[in-house]
Amino acid sequence: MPLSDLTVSLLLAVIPLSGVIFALYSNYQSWLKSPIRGLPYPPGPPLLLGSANQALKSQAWITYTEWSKKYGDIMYLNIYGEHTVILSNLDDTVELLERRSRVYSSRQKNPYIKLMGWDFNVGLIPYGDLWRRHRKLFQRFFRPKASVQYEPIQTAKIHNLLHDLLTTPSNFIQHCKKNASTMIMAILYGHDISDEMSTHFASLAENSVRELSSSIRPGGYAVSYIPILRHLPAWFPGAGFQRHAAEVRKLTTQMKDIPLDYVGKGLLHGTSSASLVSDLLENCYVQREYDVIKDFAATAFAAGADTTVSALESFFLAMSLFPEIQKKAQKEIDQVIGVTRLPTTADRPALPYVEAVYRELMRWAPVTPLNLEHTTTEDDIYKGFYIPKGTAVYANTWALTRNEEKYPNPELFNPDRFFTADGQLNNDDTVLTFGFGRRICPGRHLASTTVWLTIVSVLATFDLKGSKNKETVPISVVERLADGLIVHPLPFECDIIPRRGNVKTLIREAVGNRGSNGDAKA
Ligand code: HEM
Repeated sequence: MPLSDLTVSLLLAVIPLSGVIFALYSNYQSWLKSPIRGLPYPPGPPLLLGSANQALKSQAWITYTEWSKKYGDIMYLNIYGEHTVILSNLDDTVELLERRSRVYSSRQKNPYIKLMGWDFNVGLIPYGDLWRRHRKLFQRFFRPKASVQYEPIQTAKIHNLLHDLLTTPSNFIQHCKKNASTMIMAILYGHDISDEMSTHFASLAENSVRELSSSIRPGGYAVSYIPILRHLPAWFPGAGFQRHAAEVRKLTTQMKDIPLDYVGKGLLHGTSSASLVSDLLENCYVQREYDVIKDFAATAFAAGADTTVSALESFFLAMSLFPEIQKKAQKEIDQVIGVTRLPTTADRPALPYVEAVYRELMRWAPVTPLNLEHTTTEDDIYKGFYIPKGTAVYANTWALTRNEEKYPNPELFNPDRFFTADGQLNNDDTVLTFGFGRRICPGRHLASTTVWLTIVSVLATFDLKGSKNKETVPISVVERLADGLIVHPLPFECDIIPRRGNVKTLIREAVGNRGSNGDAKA
C-alpha cells in the first residue's frame, strides 16, 4: 500500500529528529557520567541546528573566522548532536593537535564514508592499528630521504608543463591538472602510464574526491551523524543519499582497480616499468597485502593530485595579481641561475626570495582552509573547558593564516613577511596547510618540491600577466576561491608570455633530452 504524503512527511521529519534527540541524549548521559562534568564546553553559538546550518553554507571557514571574534579562539558547536570544536589560534592548535596528539589524532567513524567506498583512505581511518599500518607505507615512501628519489620525475613533468605553457598558454589550468596527475601517476605506477590514462584516472579521482568533500564537511549528510539512516533502502523517500553513495562507490572502485590491474598485468608480461607500486607488487604474495597496496596507491593519488593542482592554480593567480612580486622573484632567479639553463632543485637554498614566495603562496591561499577534523579519543580539559571524547576538532587554517598580528594585512601577497629585519629568511617555515600532529600530511616533502620547482621554473621562463581589463585592482583572495575541502581559485585570466628568445630552445631541449621518467635519453 503506498504511503500517504502526510505519512512520508512525518517519517522524513521524525527519523532524523529522533536521531538528533538520541545523539543529544547520549551526549547528556556521557556528560552526566563524566568526572569533569562541572566544566563548561568552550563558548560558541547557542545549541541549535540553525547556527550549525548557517556555518555550513559555503566557505564555512570564513564564518568560523568571524564567529571566533565573538566567541573566542576555541569555539564549540553542536552539529546534529556531534561535539565540534573549531580552533582559530596557532598556540592552541599546536598544544592540542601536536602536544596532546595521543588524544587528538583520530577521525570520526562516518558511516557515509564507508557507503561511498572511501573507507580505504588512510586520511579517513580512525586512529589505531589499521591506520598505523597504512601510515607506515606513506612514511616509508614519502619521508624526506625517500622523496628525493622522485626529483627526476618531478623535474621532467615540470619541463613538460613548461612545454605545454609554451604551446597552448591559455589552457594553463588544464596543464596544471595534467602536470600534477601525470607526476604522481608516474611515481606510483611507472612512466609507461600514458598521459591519457593519467588524465582519465585524474578525472575519476577528481569527481570522487569532490563528492567526498561535499559529503564529509561538517553538517554534510544527515546519515553521517545518524548512523541508523544508512539502513534505509534507496527507494525510501529522503534516502537519495543511497543512490549518491552507490554512484560515488563506482568511481572509487574504478579509481582503485584500473591502474593497479594495469601494472599487475605489465609485471606478468614483463612490460612494466620500475615504479613504487611495481616494487611493492613484486614482493606481494597474499591478497591482503595486494589490497593494502591498492589502497595505498589510490590514497596517494587522491590526496596528492588535486591538492597540488590547487596550489599551482593559486600561484598563477597570485602572480597575475601581484606583478611587482613576480619581477622581484625573477630578478633573483636571473642573478643566481642566469639565463642559459633551467632551474633545478639544487638551486633552492640559493633562492631565498623564491622560498618566501612559496611560503606566502601556501599562506595566502591555503589549499585546505579548514584542515581535516581530528577526533578526540578521551575526555580532555583545556583552559578550563571540557572537550569530550569523540569531539571533532578542526584547526581553522584560514583563521591561522589571517592572524593580523603575525601577518599584517593578510590579504596582501607579501613574501617579505618571511624575512627578518636584516634580510634573512625568518624561521616561520611551517606550512600550516599541511596539517598537524600525527596526522600531518605525509606527502608534504614531495608536494613542497613540486610546488617550489614549478614556481621557479615558470618564473624563470615566463611572464604571467592578469587580463588588462579585469585584473587591474586586486580584490580579496576570499572572493576568488571556490568552496570545498580542497579549494581552487574561481576561473581567472592569465596571459603567459615567454620571457626571452632562448626560452623556447631551453624548454624544447629539456623535454627532448629526457624520457618522461626523468632519465636522460641514450
Ligand atoms: C600541496 C599539496 C598538499 C596539501 C596542501 C596537503 C594537505 C593535507 C592535509 C591538510 C592533510 C590533513 C592533515 C591533518 O589531518 O592534520 C593531509 C593528509 C594527508 N595527505 Fe596531504 N597534502 C598535499 C599533498 C599530498 C601528497 C602529494 C600526498 C601523497 C603522496 C599526500 C598524502 C596525504 C595523506 C595520505 C594524508 C592522510 C594522513 C593521515 O590521516 O594520517 N598529500 N594532507
